[in-house]
Amino acid sequence: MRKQVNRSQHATFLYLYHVSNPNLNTDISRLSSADKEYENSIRPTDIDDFSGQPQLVENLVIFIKAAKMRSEALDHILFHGPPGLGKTTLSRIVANEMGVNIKETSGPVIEKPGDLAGLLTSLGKNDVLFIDEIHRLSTIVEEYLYAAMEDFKIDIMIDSGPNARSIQLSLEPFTLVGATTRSGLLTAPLLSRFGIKSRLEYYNADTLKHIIFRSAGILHTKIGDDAAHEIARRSRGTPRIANGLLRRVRDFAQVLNNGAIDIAITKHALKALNVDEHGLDEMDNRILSCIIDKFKGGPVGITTIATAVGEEPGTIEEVYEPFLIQEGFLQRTPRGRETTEKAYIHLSKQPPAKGGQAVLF
Ligand SMILES: Nc1ncnc2c1ncn2[C@@H]1O[C@H](COP(=O)(O)OP(=O)(O)OP(=O)(O)O)[C@@H](O)[C@H]1O
Ligand SMILES: [Mg+2]
Repeated sequence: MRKQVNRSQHATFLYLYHVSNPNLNTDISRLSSADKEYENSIRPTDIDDFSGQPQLVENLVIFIKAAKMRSEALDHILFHGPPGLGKTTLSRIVANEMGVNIKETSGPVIEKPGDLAGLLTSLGKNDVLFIDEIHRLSTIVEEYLYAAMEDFKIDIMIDSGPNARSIQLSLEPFTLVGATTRSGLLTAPLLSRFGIKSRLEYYNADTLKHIIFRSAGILHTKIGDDAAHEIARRSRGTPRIANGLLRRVRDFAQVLNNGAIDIAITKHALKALNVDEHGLDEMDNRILSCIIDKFKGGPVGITTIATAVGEEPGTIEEVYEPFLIQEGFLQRTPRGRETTEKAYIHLSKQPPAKGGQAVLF
């Protein structure tokens, strides 16, 4: 940014710089309550406002229309995919488009079958029960859910001691919407009870740009086309990160540029926030550096990588790896994971020559 800044602007800049977390991308996926409030304020509520995921949306529209025409509950749905891609958003949109109420809970919160029974019996006809992090349901609660999903019936225990007996209770037809970043952890019986299973994919830069423009409109902020593109391409294919970066760049623009988000202030802010050129987050870069530095670029098994970076193998496989593969930094081979030349260049490291010798630039 070539613009001159005065002393007080500089002080505010330093403040913004220090309160901003250097690992912004990683932190955006762990939300504070202020972040949640911000997310909710810009979260689309109608299917028409939801950008991207064309095939998934097209199918959902059909299923919703069909269920409404028959006045039936929509089939149970599982949304799975990496964090921040729109699973919660879509769950609420489904209830909204169906014109029914939604009750929201999450896997670890439902401790015992009684908690689940309480939720299920409070649902009205065709309502949605949204269970976030559904892979974290306890086995006993999960098994209890089967009959509810299949026959809209549950067994409840009444009385205790020698008089204890179980009675069967009929439920109103409902739709269970489950969301998970770790579909690999779901058991086969639970998976088979979802009639609709949809995987959310990373967004391309054009779609993210569209989302950024929409969010900027809600925030009454002006943003240039090239600025929106710059944020979009550095957002790891993720709307949550795009919206989070927009919010931080807006702070810089407000203090240093009279509120206008142009390309210069955007580049300046992203640099100050340590946002990676390709939008990779701290863990992405750690995985790549680890494979290059400790395993000569691979091939190396997922469990070995996971131990080396201190993360679960399943999380690496389902949350981090898909983006790195999609963007061409990593490849899967029958013998394990290998970094590509693009990864070496990105990390300013020397790629090995085809014969095993280092290439001289
Ligand atoms: N397709 C989209 N169009 C517009 N905004 C979106 C879209 N998808 C997600 N967002 C925005 O991104 C933010 C994160 O979305 P959401 O909370 O639905 O993600 P998630 O998949 O549920 O994440 P997590 O796995 O962490 O629960 C929300 O503020 C939402 O407004
Ligand atoms: Mg969510």
